[in-house]
Amino acid sequence: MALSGWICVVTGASRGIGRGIALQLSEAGATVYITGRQEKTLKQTAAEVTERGGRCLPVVCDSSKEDEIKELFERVQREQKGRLDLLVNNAYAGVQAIFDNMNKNFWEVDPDIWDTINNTGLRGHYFCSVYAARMMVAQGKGLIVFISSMGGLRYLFNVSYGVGKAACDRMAADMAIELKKKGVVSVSLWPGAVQTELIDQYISHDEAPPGFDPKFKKMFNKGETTEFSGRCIVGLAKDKSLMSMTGQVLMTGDLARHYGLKDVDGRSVVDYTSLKFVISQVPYVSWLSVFTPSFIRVPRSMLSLGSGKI
Ligand SMILES: NC(=O)c1ccc[n+]([C@@H]2O[C@H](COP(=O)([O-])OP(=O)(O)OC[C@H]3O[C@@H](n4cnc5c(N)ncnc54)[C@H](O)[C@@H]3O)[C@@H](O)[C@H]2O)c1
Repeated sequence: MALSGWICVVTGASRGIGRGIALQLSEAGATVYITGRQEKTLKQTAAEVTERGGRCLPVVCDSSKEDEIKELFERVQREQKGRLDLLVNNAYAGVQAIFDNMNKNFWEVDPDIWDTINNTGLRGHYFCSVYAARMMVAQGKGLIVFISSMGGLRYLFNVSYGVGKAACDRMAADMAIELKKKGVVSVSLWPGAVQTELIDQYISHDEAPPGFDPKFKKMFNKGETTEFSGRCIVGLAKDKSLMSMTGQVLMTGDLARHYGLKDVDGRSVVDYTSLKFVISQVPYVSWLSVFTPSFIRVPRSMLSLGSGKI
């Protein structure tokens, strides 16, 4: 019960990674406010938490509506007497649109895909962070986690997706500069490929749906469970040297190694920075990965260079 007494907010927790995070935080003893647009599905997550002996408060809150976000944090302020230890910015409305428009150029897609992807998954995170930071700064401590992805580093799926993820990483970094002096930590977390309910619908097809690259299918088949990011966040929350990580992008694979974590089904998660993995992705030389030891990793500085931004 490492997080006993902790008050947390996880946005977008009726399914997917948000649901998994809520399950892990509550299993660690935290009281978790979970948000989403539909009461019915939120209550399903809450029932699962209760079944496992945890405490979870479902709140209908659409992350694209600023008045609903404000009300959420007013409620936490009122009910918890100003205490808030952790915010996980996870809500995301873009997965379906991403898969429906796979392999299309940005000019071939209705431009409002930008809003579908980034109103909830970027703008909403900013609004939540403002209200959460007000409570955390007042208490002189707290942790804000942005669920982002390696699509923030270089092109993946589409333009709106990548720009949104790069902006999440930058938001965590820039907020960290202002929050550090107030004792509050802000980080970006990159899960690996995760077998969510939505993605399962795609990879369970015998034949990949139109535009769905079979290499993604392979990657998701070996993916993390929806609860693994939650395990990593519990590890972070307990870490006495957490402040030294503020502003950084953290990968679940790195945290698994650092905290000695396995996934909830007992598997080791894929380490996307291991040379073995990198070589396995390169056409014609992928066979060499069999002979590459898994402990050799690509240095972080090389990952930044790989972004091709400068
Ligand atoms: N699935 C993966 O493999 C993977 C890998 C790396 C990063 N991520 C990131 O993790 C995050 C969550 O992705 P996911 O795969 O779990 O997505 P998902 O679609 O399965 O779940 C998204 C959650 O957000 C909620 N939501 C959607 N619109 C909302 C709104 N307007 N207000 C409040 N809640 C809303 C949904 O109800 C759901 O609970 C995203 O930022 C995604 O990019 C996913």
